[in-house]
Amino acid sequence: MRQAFRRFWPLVKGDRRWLAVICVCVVLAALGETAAILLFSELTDHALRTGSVAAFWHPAGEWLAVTVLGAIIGYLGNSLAVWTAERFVMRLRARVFGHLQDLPPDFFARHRLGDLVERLTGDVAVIEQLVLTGVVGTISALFSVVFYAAAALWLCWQLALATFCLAPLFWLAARRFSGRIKRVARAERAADGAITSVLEESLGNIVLTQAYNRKRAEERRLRREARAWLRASVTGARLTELYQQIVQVVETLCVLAVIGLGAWQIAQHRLTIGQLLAFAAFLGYLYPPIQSLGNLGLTLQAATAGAERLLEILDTEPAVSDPPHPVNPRRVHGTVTLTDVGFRYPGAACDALRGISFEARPGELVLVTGPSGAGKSTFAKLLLRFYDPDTGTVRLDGVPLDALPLGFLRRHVALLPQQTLILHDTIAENIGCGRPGASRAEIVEAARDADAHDFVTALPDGYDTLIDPHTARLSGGQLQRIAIARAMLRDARVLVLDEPTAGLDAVAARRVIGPLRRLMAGRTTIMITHDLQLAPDADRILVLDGGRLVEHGGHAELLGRRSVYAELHSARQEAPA
Ligand SMILES: Nc1ncnc2c1ncn2[C@@H]1O[C@H](COP(=O)(O)OP(=O)(O)OP(=O)(O)O)[C@@H](O)[C@H]1O
Repeated sequence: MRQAFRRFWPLVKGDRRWLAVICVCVVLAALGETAAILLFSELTDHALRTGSVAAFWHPAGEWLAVTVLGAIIGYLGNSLAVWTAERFVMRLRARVFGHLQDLPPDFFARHRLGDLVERLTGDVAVIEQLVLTGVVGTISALFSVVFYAAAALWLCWQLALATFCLAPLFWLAARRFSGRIKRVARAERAADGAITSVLEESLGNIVLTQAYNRKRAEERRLRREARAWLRASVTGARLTELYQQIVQVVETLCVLAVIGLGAWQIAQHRLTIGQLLAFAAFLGYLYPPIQSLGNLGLTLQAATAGAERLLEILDTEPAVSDPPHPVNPRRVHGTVTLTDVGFRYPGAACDALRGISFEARPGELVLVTGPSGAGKSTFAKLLLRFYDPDTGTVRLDGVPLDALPLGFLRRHVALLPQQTLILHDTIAENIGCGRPGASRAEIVEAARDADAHDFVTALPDGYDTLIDPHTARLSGGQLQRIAIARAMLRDARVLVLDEPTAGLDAVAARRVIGPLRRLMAGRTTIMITHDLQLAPDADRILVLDGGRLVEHGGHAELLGRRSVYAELHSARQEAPA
Protein backbone atom coordinates (compact mmCIF):
# COMPACT_ATOMS: atom_id res chain seq x y z
CA MET A 1 0.00 0.00 0.00
CA ARG A 2 2.87 2.30 0.90
CA GLN A 3 4.49 1.59 -2.43
CA ALA A 4 1.26 2.27 -4.31
CA PHE A 5 0.88 5.55 -2.42
CA ARG A 6 4.49 6.56 -3.11
CA ARG A 7 4.08 5.84 -6.81
CA PHE A 8 0.76 7.60 -7.30
CA TRP A 9 1.15 10.55 -4.93
CA PRO A 10 3.25 12.57 -7.44
CA LEU A 11 0.19 12.71 -9.70
CA VAL A 12 -1.52 15.00 -7.15
CA LYS A 13 1.34 17.46 -7.55
CA GLY A 14 -0.53 20.36 -9.17
CA ASP A 15 -3.49 19.94 -6.82
CA ARG A 16 -1.76 19.77 -3.44
CA ARG A 17 -2.85 23.30 -2.50
CA TRP A 18 -6.44 22.28 -3.21
CA LEU A 19 -5.97 19.23 -1.02
CA ALA A 20 -4.83 21.63 1.72
CA VAL A 21 -7.98 23.76 1.21
CA ILE A 22 -10.13 20.59 1.36
CA CYS A 23 -8.43 19.60 4.62
CA VAL A 24 -9.06 23.06 6.12
CA CYS A 25 -12.73 22.72 5.09
CA VAL A 26 -13.12 19.30 6.72
CA VAL A 27 -11.40 20.51 9.90
CA LEU A 28 -13.70 23.57 10.04
CA ALA A 29 -16.72 21.32 9.40
CA ALA A 30 -15.70 19.07 12.33
CA LEU A 31 -15.21 22.14 14.53
CA GLY A 32 -18.68 23.39 13.53
CA GLU A 33 -20.27 20.08 14.47
CA THR A 34 -18.54 20.12 17.87
CA ALA A 35 -19.82 23.64 18.50
CA ALA A 36 -23.35 22.62 17.45
CA ILE A 37 -23.43 19.76 19.97
CA LEU A 38 -22.22 22.00 22.79
CA LEU A 39 -24.94 24.52 21.88
CA PHE A 40 -27.48 21.69 21.97
CA SER A 41 -26.35 20.85 25.51
CA GLU A 42 -26.73 24.50 26.52
CA LEU A 43 -30.19 24.63 24.97
CA THR A 44 -31.29 21.51 26.84
CA ASP A 45 -30.02 22.72 30.24
CA HIS A 46 -31.07 26.37 30.00
CA ALA A 47 -34.17 26.40 27.82
CA LEU A 48 -35.75 22.93 27.91
CA ARG A 49 -35.19 21.92 31.55
CA THR A 50 -36.35 25.30 32.89
CA GLY A 51 -39.01 25.80 30.18
CA SER A 52 -37.62 29.29 29.44
CA VAL A 53 -38.35 30.69 25.96
CA ALA A 54 -36.10 33.69 26.69
CA ALA A 55 -33.13 31.36 27.16
CA PHE A 56 -33.94 29.67 23.84
CA TRP A 57 -33.22 32.42 21.30
CA HIS A 58 -29.57 33.05 21.88
CA PRO A 59 -28.21 29.45 21.66
CA ALA A 60 -30.77 28.64 18.92
CA GLY A 61 -29.49 31.57 16.78
CA GLU A 62 -25.89 30.52 17.34
CA TRP A 63 -26.73 26.91 16.50
CA LEU A 64 -28.42 27.93 13.25
CA ALA A 65 -25.49 30.20 12.29
CA VAL A 66 -22.97 27.43 12.97
CA THR A 67 -25.06 24.96 10.95
CA VAL A 68 -25.42 27.28 7.92
CA LEU A 69 -21.71 28.09 7.98
CA GLY A 70 -20.90 24.38 8.33
CA ALA A 71 -23.19 23.58 5.39
CA ILE A 72 -21.45 26.14 3.15
CA ILE A 73 -17.99 24.93 4.15
CA GLY A 74 -19.05 21.30 3.78
CA TYR A 75 -20.43 21.97 0.29
CA LEU A 76 -17.27 23.77 -0.83
CA GLY A 77 -14.98 21.14 0.67
CA ASN A 78 -16.85 18.19 -0.81
CA SER A 79 -17.21 19.73 -4.28
CA LEU A 80 -13.52 20.55 -4.30
CA ALA A 81 -12.71 17.03 -3.13
CA VAL A 82 -14.66 15.46 -6.01
CA TRP A 83 -13.02 17.81 -8.53
CA THR A 84 -9.54 17.00 -7.23
CA ALA A 85 -10.23 13.27 -7.19
CA GLU A 86 -11.55 13.22 -10.75
CA ARG A 87 -8.56 15.22 -11.99
CA PHE A 88 -6.35 12.65 -10.32
CA VAL A 89 -8.22 9.85 -12.09
CA MET A 90 -7.80 11.64 -15.41
CA ARG A 91 -4.07 12.09 -14.93
CA LEU A 92 -3.57 8.55 -13.74
CA ARG A 93 -5.45 7.14 -16.72
CA ALA A 94 -3.48 9.33 -19.13
CA ARG A 95 -0.20 8.24 -17.54
CA VAL A 96 -0.99 4.50 -17.71
CA PHE A 97 -2.40 4.85 -21.23
CA GLY A 98 0.70 6.75 -22.35
CA HIS A 99 2.93 4.05 -20.90
CA LEU A 100 0.85 1.26 -22.44
CA GLN A 101 1.28 2.79 -25.88
CA ASP A 102 5.05 2.46 -25.58
CA LEU A 103 4.93 -1.24 -24.73
CA PRO A 104 6.04 -3.79 -27.32
CA PRO A 105 3.60 -6.00 -29.29
CA ASP A 106 4.42 -9.10 -27.21
CA PHE A 107 3.01 -7.39 -24.08
CA PHE A 108 -0.34 -7.13 -25.84
CA ALA A 109 -0.07 -10.72 -26.98
CA ARG A 110 0.33 -11.77 -23.32
CA HIS A 111 -2.57 -9.67 -21.98
CA ARG A 112 -6.20 -9.80 -22.95
CA LEU A 113 -7.42 -6.52 -24.37
CA GLY A 114 -10.55 -6.44 -22.21
CA ASP A 115 -8.50 -6.87 -19.06
CA LEU A 116 -6.30 -3.93 -20.03
CA VAL A 117 -9.40 -1.85 -20.70
CA GLU A 118 -10.74 -2.76 -17.26
CA ARG A 119 -7.46 -1.68 -15.67
CA LEU A 120 -7.71 1.69 -17.38
CA THR A 121 -11.31 2.21 -16.27
CA GLY A 122 -12.34 0.25 -13.16
CA ASP A 123 -8.96 0.00 -11.45
CA VAL A 124 -8.11 3.64 -12.08
CA ALA A 125 -11.40 4.69 -10.45
CA VAL A 126 -10.75 2.49 -7.40
CA ILE A 127 -7.33 4.06 -6.86
CA GLU A 128 -8.95 7.46 -6.59
CA GLN A 129 -9.95 6.30 -3.11
CA LEU A 130 -6.31 5.96 -2.24
CA VAL A 131 -5.92 9.70 -2.58
CA LEU A 132 -9.27 11.00 -1.39
CA THR A 133 -10.02 8.53 1.36
CA GLY A 134 -6.37 8.10 2.12
CA VAL A 135 -5.41 11.72 2.63
CA VAL A 136 -8.59 13.73 3.10
CA GLY A 137 -10.42 10.95 4.95
CA THR A 138 -7.58 10.42 7.41
CA ILE A 139 -7.17 14.12 8.16
CA SER A 140 -10.90 14.57 8.55
CA ALA A 141 -11.26 11.54 10.83
CA LEU A 142 -8.23 12.48 12.94
CA PHE A 143 -9.40 16.05 13.54
CA SER A 144 -12.96 14.95 14.25
CA VAL A 145 -11.71 12.46 16.84
CA VAL A 146 -9.53 15.13 18.48
CA PHE A 147 -12.33 17.73 18.63
CA TYR A 148 -15.03 15.36 19.83
CA ALA A 149 -12.70 13.78 22.34
CA ALA A 150 -11.64 17.20 23.71
CA ALA A 151 -15.29 18.29 23.98
CA ALA A 152 -16.23 14.99 25.66
CA LEU A 153 -13.38 15.38 28.18
CA TRP A 154 -14.51 18.91 28.89
CA LEU A 155 -18.09 17.78 29.49
CA CYS A 156 -17.30 14.89 31.85
CA TRP A 157 -13.82 13.41 31.95
CA GLN A 158 -14.83 10.22 33.80
CA LEU A 159 -17.38 9.33 31.13
CA ALA A 160 -14.99 10.36 28.38
CA LEU A 161 -12.27 8.05 29.68
CA ALA A 162 -14.74 5.14 29.79
CA THR A 163 -15.72 5.93 26.19
CA PHE A 164 -12.09 6.00 25.05
CA CYS A 165 -11.45 2.60 26.64
CA LEU A 166 -14.18 1.08 24.44
CA ALA A 167 -13.07 2.78 21.20
CA PRO A 168 -10.31 0.25 20.27
CA LEU A 169 -13.06 -2.37 19.82
CA PHE A 170 -13.92 -0.66 16.50
CA TRP A 171 -10.33 -0.67 15.47
CA LEU A 172 -9.96 -4.36 16.25
CA ALA A 173 -13.09 -5.28 14.30
CA ALA A 174 -11.81 -3.42 11.23
CA ARG A 175 -8.38 -5.01 11.41
CA ARG A 176 -9.82 -8.51 11.53
CA PHE A 177 -11.63 -7.94 8.25
CA SER A 178 -9.04 -6.05 6.20
CA GLY A 179 -6.98 -8.98 4.84
CA ARG A 180 -10.01 -10.94 3.66
CA ILE A 181 -11.60 -7.90 2.05
CA LYS A 182 -8.41 -7.21 0.09
CA ARG A 183 -8.29 -10.75 -1.26
CA VAL A 184 -11.90 -10.62 -2.33
CA ALA A 185 -11.46 -7.15 -3.87
CA ARG A 186 -8.54 -8.43 -5.94
CA ALA A 187 -10.58 -11.39 -7.17
CA GLU A 188 -13.43 -9.02 -8.05
CA ARG A 189 -11.14 -6.70 -10.04
CA ALA A 190 -9.70 -9.68 -11.95
CA ALA A 191 -13.20 -11.03 -12.67
CA ASP A 192 -14.27 -7.58 -13.95
CA GLY A 193 -11.31 -7.68 -16.33
CA ALA A 194 -12.20 -11.18 -17.52
CA ILE A 195 -15.82 -10.19 -18.22
CA THR A 196 -14.74 -7.13 -20.23
CA SER A 197 -12.32 -9.38 -22.17
CA VAL A 198 -14.98 -11.90 -23.08
CA LEU A 199 -17.39 -9.16 -24.17
CA GLU A 200 -14.72 -7.39 -26.16
CA GLU A 201 -13.51 -10.56 -27.89
CA SER A 202 -17.02 -11.80 -28.63
CA LEU A 203 -18.48 -8.59 -29.94
CA GLY A 204 -15.24 -7.74 -31.77
CA ASN A 205 -15.51 -11.03 -33.68
CA ILE A 206 -19.26 -11.06 -34.09
CA VAL A 207 -19.08 -12.31 -37.71
CA LEU A 208 -17.05 -15.33 -36.60
CA THR A 209 -19.39 -15.93 -33.65
CA GLN A 210 -22.42 -15.97 -35.91
CA ALA A 211 -20.83 -17.85 -38.80
CA TYR A 212 -19.55 -20.66 -36.56
CA ASN A 213 -22.68 -20.81 -34.41
CA ARG A 214 -20.63 -19.90 -31.39
CA LYS A 215 -23.45 -18.01 -29.67
CA ARG A 216 -23.97 -20.66 -26.97
CA ALA A 217 -20.23 -21.18 -26.48
CA GLU A 218 -19.69 -17.43 -26.03
CA GLU A 219 -22.60 -17.27 -23.60
CA ARG A 220 -21.05 -20.13 -21.62
CA ARG A 221 -17.74 -18.30 -21.55
CA LEU A 222 -19.43 -15.16 -20.24
CA ARG A 223 -21.41 -17.17 -17.68
CA ARG A 224 -18.21 -18.80 -16.39
CA GLU A 225 -16.50 -15.44 -15.86
CA ALA A 226 -19.70 -13.91 -14.48
CA ARG A 227 -19.94 -16.71 -11.91
CA ALA A 228 -16.42 -15.93 -10.66
CA TRP A 229 -17.39 -12.28 -10.45
CA LEU A 230 -20.66 -13.13 -8.65
CA ARG A 231 -18.80 -15.23 -6.08
CA ALA A 232 -16.25 -12.50 -5.41
CA SER A 233 -18.72 -9.67 -5.29
CA VAL A 234 -21.22 -11.51 -3.04
CA THR A 235 -18.42 -12.56 -0.69
CA GLY A 236 -17.20 -8.96 -0.64
CA ALA A 237 -20.67 -7.60 0.12
CA ARG A 238 -21.21 -10.26 2.81
CA LEU A 239 -17.93 -9.42 4.52
CA THR A 240 -18.67 -5.71 4.47
CA GLU A 241 -22.20 -6.27 5.76
CA LEU A 242 -20.99 -8.57 8.53
CA TYR A 243 -18.42 -6.01 9.54
CA GLN A 244 -21.03 -3.25 9.67
CA GLN A 245 -23.42 -5.32 11.75
CA ILE A 246 -20.67 -6.19 14.24
CA VAL A 247 -19.79 -2.50 14.48
CA GLN A 248 -23.46 -1.70 15.16
CA VAL A 249 -23.56 -4.13 18.07
CA VAL A 250 -20.30 -2.76 19.48
CA GLU A 251 -21.67 0.77 19.16
CA THR A 252 -24.88 -0.09 21.04
CA LEU A 253 -22.76 -1.68 23.75
CA CYS A 254 -20.76 1.51 24.10
CA VAL A 255 -23.82 3.77 24.16
CA LEU A 256 -25.47 1.60 26.85
CA ALA A 257 -22.30 1.67 28.94
CA VAL A 258 -22.15 5.46 28.70
CA ILE A 259 -25.85 5.91 29.58
CA GLY A 260 -25.45 3.59 32.56
CA LEU A 261 -22.40 5.46 33.80
CA GLY A 262 -24.12 8.78 32.99
CA ALA A 263 -27.18 7.88 35.09
CA TRP A 264 -24.89 7.18 38.01
CA GLN A 265 -23.05 10.51 37.48
CA ILE A 266 -26.40 12.38 37.35
CA ALA A 267 -27.41 10.69 40.62
CA GLN A 268 -24.14 11.97 42.11
CA HIS A 269 -24.97 15.52 40.78
CA ARG A 270 -21.76 15.56 38.75
CA LEU A 271 -23.57 15.76 35.39
CA THR A 272 -26.68 17.48 34.04
CA ILE A 273 -29.16 15.79 31.71
CA GLY A 274 -28.21 18.25 28.94
CA GLN A 275 -24.57 17.26 29.30
CA LEU A 276 -25.45 13.57 29.19
CA LEU A 277 -27.52 14.07 26.03
CA ALA A 278 -24.68 16.07 24.48
CA PHE A 279 -22.34 13.29 25.50
CA ALA A 280 -24.51 10.67 23.84
CA ALA A 281 -24.58 12.88 20.73
CA PHE A 282 -20.80 13.07 20.80
CA LEU A 283 -20.65 9.31 20.88
CA GLY A 284 -22.73 9.28 17.71
CA TYR A 285 -20.13 11.58 16.16
CA LEU A 286 -17.00 10.18 17.78
CA TYR A 287 -17.33 6.54 16.80
CA PRO A 288 -17.88 7.02 13.04
CA PRO A 289 -14.50 8.74 12.51
CA ILE A 290 -12.83 6.06 14.67
CA GLN A 291 -14.65 3.52 12.58
CA SER A 292 -13.61 5.21 9.38
CA LEU A 293 -10.00 5.22 10.59
CA GLY A 294 -10.42 1.47 11.03
CA ASN A 295 -12.28 1.22 7.69
CA LEU A 296 -9.51 3.20 6.08
CA GLY A 297 -7.50 0.01 6.04
CA LEU A 298 -10.35 -1.80 4.27
CA THR A 299 -10.88 0.89 1.64
CA LEU A 300 -7.18 1.19 1.03
CA GLN A 301 -6.80 -2.57 0.76
CA ALA A 302 -9.42 -2.60 -2.00
CA ALA A 303 -7.67 0.33 -3.70
CA THR A 304 -4.34 -1.44 -3.38
CA ALA A 305 -5.72 -4.43 -5.27
CA GLY A 306 -6.43 -2.06 -8.19
CA ALA A 307 -3.11 -0.28 -7.73
CA GLU A 308 -1.19 -3.55 -8.05
CA ARG A 309 -2.82 -4.21 -11.40
CA LEU A 310 -1.85 -0.76 -12.66
CA LEU A 311 1.68 -0.99 -11.29
CA GLU A 312 2.10 -4.23 -13.22
CA ILE A 313 1.60 -2.16 -16.40
CA LEU A 314 3.72 0.76 -15.25
CA ASP A 315 6.55 -1.55 -14.19
CA THR A 316 6.74 -3.21 -17.60
CA GLU A 317 9.60 -1.52 -19.38
CA PRO A 318 9.11 -0.49 -23.01
CA ALA A 319 11.32 -2.66 -25.28
CA VAL A 320 12.76 0.49 -26.87
CA SER A 321 13.11 4.11 -25.85
CA ASP A 322 14.47 7.37 -27.20
CA PRO A 323 18.27 7.55 -27.13
CA PRO A 324 19.67 9.98 -24.52
CA HIS A 325 21.84 11.72 -27.16
CA PRO A 326 19.98 11.26 -30.44
CA VAL A 327 21.41 11.88 -33.90
CA ASN A 328 19.14 14.16 -35.93
CA PRO A 329 19.89 13.74 -39.64
CA ARG A 330 18.79 16.63 -41.86
CA ARG A 331 17.21 14.44 -44.49
CA VAL A 332 16.69 10.78 -45.16
CA HIS A 333 17.87 9.13 -48.38
CA GLY A 334 16.48 5.69 -47.57
CA THR A 335 19.39 3.26 -47.34
CA VAL A 336 18.46 0.43 -45.00
CA THR A 337 21.26 -1.83 -43.82
CA LEU A 338 21.10 -4.91 -41.61
CA THR A 339 24.39 -6.32 -40.34
CA ASP A 340 24.40 -9.78 -38.83
CA VAL A 341 21.03 -9.20 -37.14
CA GLY A 342 19.73 -11.76 -34.66
CA PHE A 343 16.62 -11.56 -32.47
CA ARG A 344 14.73 -13.72 -30.00
CA TYR A 345 11.34 -12.75 -28.53
CA PRO A 346 11.34 -12.27 -24.75
CA GLY A 347 10.71 -15.67 -23.17
CA ALA A 348 10.89 -17.57 -26.51
CA ALA A 349 12.86 -20.82 -26.75
CA CYS A 350 14.62 -20.10 -30.05
CA ASP A 351 15.71 -17.21 -32.25
CA ALA A 352 13.16 -15.67 -34.60
CA LEU A 353 15.99 -14.23 -36.75
CA ARG A 354 19.66 -15.20 -37.04
CA GLY A 355 22.60 -13.63 -38.84
CA ILE A 356 20.61 -11.51 -41.31
CA SER A 357 22.68 -9.09 -43.42
CA PHE A 358 21.58 -7.09 -46.46
CA GLU A 359 21.29 -3.58 -47.80
CA ALA A 360 18.40 -1.85 -49.57
CA ARG A 361 19.50 1.24 -51.47
CA PRO A 362 17.32 4.37 -51.98
CA GLY A 363 14.39 3.67 -54.29
CA GLU A 364 14.89 -0.11 -54.38
CA LEU A 365 12.12 -2.63 -53.97
CA VAL A 366 13.19 -5.56 -51.81
CA LEU A 367 10.77 -8.43 -51.51
CA VAL A 368 10.99 -10.61 -48.40
CA THR A 369 9.34 -13.98 -48.71
CA GLY A 370 9.50 -17.42 -47.15
CA PRO A 371 7.33 -20.05 -45.53
CA SER A 372 5.02 -19.28 -42.62
CA GLY A 373 6.88 -18.67 -39.35
CA ALA A 374 10.13 -17.86 -41.19
CA GLY A 375 10.50 -14.54 -39.35
CA LYS A 376 9.19 -12.12 -41.99
CA SER A 377 6.93 -10.07 -39.70
CA THR A 378 9.66 -10.02 -37.06
CA PHE A 379 11.90 -8.52 -39.70
CA ALA A 380 9.36 -5.70 -40.22
CA LYS A 381 9.14 -5.11 -36.46
CA LEU A 382 12.90 -4.59 -36.26
CA LEU A 383 12.83 -2.10 -39.15
CA LEU A 384 10.25 0.01 -37.29
CA ARG A 385 12.17 -0.54 -34.05
CA PHE A 386 9.38 -2.22 -32.11
CA TYR A 387 12.30 -4.22 -30.75
CA ASP A 388 16.06 -3.81 -30.84
CA PRO A 389 18.01 -6.77 -32.25
CA ASP A 390 19.90 -8.91 -29.74
CA THR A 391 22.90 -9.07 -32.05
CA GLY A 392 23.96 -6.96 -35.02
CA THR A 393 22.65 -3.57 -36.10
CA VAL A 394 19.87 -2.13 -38.22
CA ARG A 395 20.84 1.18 -39.84
CA LEU A 396 19.05 3.91 -41.74
CA ASP A 397 21.45 5.88 -43.95
CA GLY A 398 24.29 4.42 -41.92
CA VAL A 399 22.89 5.58 -38.54
CA PRO A 400 21.95 2.78 -36.10
CA LEU A 401 18.20 2.93 -35.46
CA ASP A 402 18.72 3.15 -31.70
CA ALA A 403 20.61 6.42 -32.20
CA LEU A 404 17.64 8.07 -33.95
CA PRO A 405 14.71 9.64 -32.06
CA LEU A 406 11.80 7.18 -32.24
CA GLY A 407 9.42 9.85 -33.56
CA PHE A 408 11.87 10.71 -36.35
CA LEU A 409 12.37 7.07 -37.31
CA ARG A 410 8.65 6.35 -37.53
CA ARG A 411 8.06 9.54 -39.51
CA HIS A 412 10.53 8.40 -42.17
CA VAL A 413 9.87 4.66 -42.14
CA ALA A 414 6.17 4.03 -42.83
CA LEU A 415 4.53 0.70 -42.10
CA LEU A 416 1.55 -0.69 -43.94
CA PRO A 417 0.56 -3.51 -41.60
CA GLN A 418 -1.35 -6.65 -42.58
CA GLN A 419 -4.45 -5.36 -40.88
CA THR A 420 -5.58 -1.92 -41.98
CA LEU A 421 -5.71 0.43 -39.04
CA ILE A 422 -9.09 2.13 -39.03
CA LEU A 423 -9.97 4.92 -36.62
CA HIS A 424 -13.52 5.72 -35.57
CA ASP A 425 -13.66 8.85 -37.72
CA THR A 426 -14.42 10.11 -41.24
CA ILE A 427 -12.63 8.71 -44.29
CA ALA A 428 -10.89 12.08 -44.72
CA GLU A 429 -9.53 11.87 -41.15
CA ASN A 430 -8.54 8.25 -41.67
CA ILE A 431 -6.43 9.22 -44.67
CA GLY A 432 -5.32 12.54 -43.15
CA CYS A 433 -3.83 10.94 -40.05
CA GLY A 434 -0.93 9.93 -42.35
CA ARG A 435 0.23 13.51 -42.08
CA PRO A 436 -1.46 15.62 -39.38
CA GLY A 437 -2.35 19.04 -40.78
CA ALA A 438 -2.77 17.84 -44.38
CA SER A 439 -5.32 19.90 -46.36
CA ARG A 440 -8.46 18.42 -47.93
CA ALA A 441 -6.92 18.91 -51.41
CA GLU A 442 -3.85 16.88 -50.39
CA ILE A 443 -6.06 14.15 -48.92
CA VAL A 444 -8.10 13.95 -52.15
CA GLU A 445 -4.94 13.84 -54.25
CA ALA A 446 -3.56 10.98 -52.15
CA ALA A 447 -6.89 9.16 -52.51
CA ARG A 448 -6.78 9.60 -56.29
CA ASP A 449 -3.25 8.19 -56.42
CA ALA A 450 -4.44 5.24 -54.35
CA ASP A 451 -7.46 4.63 -56.64
CA ALA A 452 -9.73 5.33 -53.69
CA HIS A 453 -11.31 8.59 -54.88
CA ASP A 454 -14.04 6.99 -56.99
CA PHE A 455 -15.47 4.66 -54.38
CA VAL A 456 -15.16 7.32 -51.66
CA THR A 457 -17.12 9.91 -53.66
CA ALA A 458 -19.74 7.27 -54.48
CA LEU A 459 -20.56 7.04 -50.75
CA PRO A 460 -23.47 9.27 -49.64
CA ASP A 461 -21.25 11.45 -47.44
CA GLY A 462 -18.11 11.09 -49.55
CA TYR A 463 -14.96 11.91 -47.63
CA ASP A 464 -17.07 12.77 -44.57
CA THR A 465 -18.44 9.22 -44.29
CA LEU A 466 -17.92 7.95 -40.79
CA ILE A 467 -16.17 4.58 -40.62
CA ASP A 468 -15.52 2.37 -37.65
CA PRO A 469 -12.97 -0.40 -37.00
CA HIS A 470 -15.73 -3.00 -36.60
CA THR A 471 -18.40 -1.82 -38.99
CA ALA A 472 -16.11 -0.37 -41.62
CA ARG A 473 -18.73 -0.36 -44.45
CA LEU A 474 -15.85 -0.90 -46.89
CA SER A 475 -14.40 -4.01 -48.48
CA GLY A 476 -10.93 -5.34 -47.64
CA GLY A 477 -9.52 -4.01 -50.92
CA GLN A 478 -11.09 -0.59 -50.37
CA LEU A 479 -9.71 -0.40 -46.84
CA GLN A 480 -6.28 -1.32 -48.18
CA ARG A 481 -6.50 1.52 -50.71
CA ILE A 482 -7.40 3.92 -47.85
CA ALA A 483 -4.27 2.68 -46.08
CA ILE A 484 -2.22 3.25 -49.25
CA ALA A 485 -3.59 6.80 -49.54
CA ARG A 486 -2.59 7.38 -45.94
CA ALA A 487 0.92 6.12 -46.67
CA MET A 488 1.10 8.33 -49.80
CA LEU A 489 0.32 11.33 -47.63
CA ARG A 490 2.88 10.27 -45.08
CA ASP A 491 5.51 10.50 -47.81
CA ALA A 492 8.18 8.56 -45.93
CA ARG A 493 11.43 7.65 -47.68
CA VAL A 494 11.24 4.04 -46.52
CA LEU A 495 8.16 1.85 -46.77
CA VAL A 496 7.65 -1.43 -44.98
CA LEU A 497 4.69 -3.32 -46.43
CA ASP A 498 3.60 -6.38 -44.48
CA GLU A 499 1.51 -8.63 -46.75
CA PRO A 500 -0.26 -5.73 -48.53
CA THR A 501 -2.47 -8.12 -50.51
CA ALA A 502 -3.16 -10.63 -47.74
CA GLY A 503 -6.84 -11.40 -47.28
CA LEU A 504 -7.76 -9.99 -50.72
CA ASP A 505 -9.08 -12.09 -53.57
CA ALA A 506 -7.23 -12.11 -56.90
CA VAL A 507 -9.34 -9.30 -58.39
CA ALA A 508 -9.07 -7.05 -55.33
CA ALA A 509 -5.35 -7.82 -55.04
CA ARG A 510 -4.82 -6.78 -58.67
CA ARG A 511 -6.68 -3.53 -57.98
CA VAL A 512 -4.25 -2.56 -55.23
CA ILE A 513 -1.14 -3.40 -57.27
CA GLY A 514 -1.40 -0.19 -59.36
CA PRO A 515 -1.71 2.10 -56.33
CA LEU A 516 1.06 0.16 -54.61
CA ARG A 517 3.41 0.70 -57.57
CA ARG A 518 2.68 4.45 -57.46
CA LEU A 519 3.26 4.45 -53.71
CA MET A 520 6.59 2.62 -54.01
CA ALA A 521 7.94 4.76 -56.84
CA GLY A 522 11.07 6.55 -55.70
CA ARG A 523 10.93 5.07 -52.18
CA THR A 524 12.95 2.31 -50.61
CA THR A 525 10.37 -0.43 -50.15
CA ILE A 526 10.68 -3.60 -48.16
CA MET A 527 7.71 -5.74 -48.96
CA ILE A 528 6.93 -8.83 -46.96
CA THR A 529 4.71 -11.08 -48.97
CA HIS A 530 3.66 -14.55 -50.02
CA ASP A 531 2.05 -13.05 -53.07
CA LEU A 532 4.72 -13.02 -55.79
CA GLN A 533 2.83 -10.87 -58.35
CA LEU A 534 5.24 -8.02 -57.83
CA ALA A 535 8.32 -10.25 -57.76
CA PRO A 536 9.44 -9.40 -61.33
CA ASP A 537 9.48 -5.69 -60.30
CA ALA A 538 11.71 -6.37 -57.30
CA ASP A 539 15.35 -5.30 -57.36
CA ARG A 540 16.12 -8.07 -54.93
CA ILE A 541 14.29 -10.95 -53.31
CA LEU A 542 15.22 -12.24 -49.87
CA VAL A 543 14.06 -15.70 -48.91
CA LEU A 544 13.86 -16.37 -45.17
CA ASP A 545 13.51 -19.80 -43.65
CA GLY A 546 13.70 -20.69 -39.96
CA GLY A 547 14.88 -17.15 -39.15
CA ARG A 548 17.82 -17.33 -41.60
CA LEU A 549 18.38 -15.61 -44.90
CA VAL A 550 18.64 -18.69 -47.12
CA GLU A 551 18.65 -17.08 -50.57
CA HIS A 552 18.80 -13.70 -52.20
CA GLY A 553 18.92 -12.40 -55.75
CA GLY A 554 16.71 -11.24 -58.63
CA HIS A 555 13.46 -12.96 -59.64
CA ALA A 556 14.83 -14.43 -62.87
CA GLU A 557 18.13 -15.41 -61.26
CA LEU A 558 16.42 -17.30 -58.42
CA LEU A 559 13.94 -18.98 -60.74
CA GLY A 560 16.79 -20.09 -62.99
CA ARG A 561 18.29 -22.39 -60.38
CA ARG A 562 16.93 -24.99 -58.01
CA SER A 563 15.98 -22.76 -55.12
CA VAL A 564 13.50 -22.51 -52.25
CA TYR A 565 12.20 -19.46 -54.07
CA ALA A 566 11.53 -21.45 -57.24
CA GLU A 567 9.55 -23.95 -55.16
CA LEU A 568 7.56 -21.18 -53.43
CA HIS A 569 6.91 -19.57 -56.79
CA SER A 570 5.65 -22.74 -58.45
CA ALA A 571 3.50 -23.53 -55.39
CA ARG A 572 1.97 -20.05 -55.75
CA GLN A 573 1.42 -20.54 -59.48
CA GLU A 574 -0.37 -23.83 -58.85
CA ALA A 575 -2.52 -22.52 -55.99
CA PRO A 576 -5.14 -20.68 -58.12
CA ALA A 577 -5.47 -23.69 -60.43
N1 LIG B 1 5.45 -12.42 -29.60
C1 LIG B 1 6.14 -13.53 -29.85
N2 LIG B 1 6.70 -14.24 -28.84
C2 LIG B 1 7.42 -15.36 -29.09
N3 LIG B 1 7.62 -15.86 -30.32
C3 LIG B 1 7.08 -15.22 -31.37
C4 LIG B 1 6.32 -14.02 -31.19
N4 LIG B 1 5.92 -13.61 -32.41
C5 LIG B 1 6.41 -14.51 -33.30
N5 LIG B 1 7.11 -15.46 -32.68
C6 LIG B 1 7.82 -16.58 -33.29
O1 LIG B 1 8.85 -16.06 -34.13
C7 LIG B 1 8.93 -16.78 -35.35
C8 LIG B 1 8.78 -15.84 -36.53
O2 LIG B 1 7.48 -15.29 -36.51
P1 LIG B 1 6.99 -14.26 -37.63
O3 LIG B 1 5.65 -13.77 -37.21
O4 LIG B 1 8.03 -13.24 -37.85
O5 LIG B 1 6.85 -15.22 -38.90
P2 LIG B 1 6.29 -14.89 -40.36
O6 LIG B 1 7.34 -15.35 -41.31
O7 LIG B 1 5.88 -13.46 -40.45
O8 LIG B 1 5.03 -15.82 -40.43
P3 LIG B 1 3.67 -15.62 -41.31
O9 LIG B 1 4.04 -15.68 -42.74
O10 LIG B 1 2.84 -16.79 -40.93
O11 LIG B 1 3.07 -14.31 -40.88
C9 LIG B 1 7.84 -17.85 -35.29
O12 LIG B 1 8.46 -19.06 -34.92
C10 LIG B 1 6.90 -17.38 -34.22
O13 LIG B 1 6.36 -18.48 -33.53
